[in-house]
Amino acid sequence: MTENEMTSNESTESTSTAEAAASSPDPSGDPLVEQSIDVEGTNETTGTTGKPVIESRDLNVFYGETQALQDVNLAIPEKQVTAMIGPSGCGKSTFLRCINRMNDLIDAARVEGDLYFEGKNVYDDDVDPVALRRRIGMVFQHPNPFPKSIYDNVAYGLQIQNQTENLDEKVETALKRAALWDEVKDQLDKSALDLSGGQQQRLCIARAIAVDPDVILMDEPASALDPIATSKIEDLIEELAEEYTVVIVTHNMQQAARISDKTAVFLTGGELVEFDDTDKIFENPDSQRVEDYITGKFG
Ligand SMILES: Nc1ncnc2c1ncn2[C@@H]1O[C@H](COP(=O)(O)OP(=O)(O)OP(=O)(O)O)[C@@H](O)[C@H]1O
Repeated sequence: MTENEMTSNESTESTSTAEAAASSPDPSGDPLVEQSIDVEGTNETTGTTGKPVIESRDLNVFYGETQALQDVNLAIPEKQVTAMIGPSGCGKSTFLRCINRMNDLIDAARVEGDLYFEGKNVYDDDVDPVALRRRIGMVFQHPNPFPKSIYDNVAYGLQIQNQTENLDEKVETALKRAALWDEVKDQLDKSALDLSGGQQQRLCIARAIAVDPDVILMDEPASALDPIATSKIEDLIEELAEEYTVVIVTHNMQQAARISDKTAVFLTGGELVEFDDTDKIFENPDSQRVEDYITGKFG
């Protein structure tokens, strides 16, 4: 999908929150942003190496009087797994929802600052959040398949986009990528609600990737699953990062350490305290507060 498609005017939801937040110029003409995205080296402001695909600049989010994120500057690299960790209420989910503008759906939410996806501020007036979410898919904590067949769950997004050519093949490919095909190939007409929780979550991942997004956001995708189902999801996430940029919120520090390349540590008050290679965060963080959190001294 091109940027033009992302900015089509066919939005099906209110953009009032976005209009309030979209105060900065298009970054393509903003020398500050051009300087900030150093494709080969390390970004001085946000600490990321490699090509950033998502970049927040002084991002602040409020729910009414409550400030959930404070001046967050973070650049997320392409085709890697980036984990967001931190104690409850520190703003991890809020940050994730900013990326594909899911916070637009929360009346009390107000976003200030900038969030760029491939160099385009997603809070610009001309961005259609529905088109944006086709490129930035999301998987939630509790598996939420539609009350339809396994096949229809995966085909749905393609059908509403009129991408029905070779539909069977596309459904099969998505189910294979989500490591579910072998378990469901003989029962595609069965209700998705009859699958186990872990299978339902992999079906939701298949549904998200069927429309071929660039980024997959995952909000605690394994927290409702048993250890075996969790292990399958973790393996799958690592495989997905070969093709997609994956951003995952998790409460499980071992999980972050196992599967992510980069880790962002948010602490109370919505502050991004440290962002670095996952090994560095878990073995030798710069911040004493991060070390205390990682070692269980608080949080
Ligand atoms: N819809 C909402 N309305 C009002 N306040 C909200 C809403 N969503 C989140 N908040 C508040 O914003 C802050 C950050 O919440 P958020 O859910 O982003 O944190 P989190 O780190 O993901 O937490 P958890 O790990 O418990 O899921 C919290 O103080 C929370 O109470």
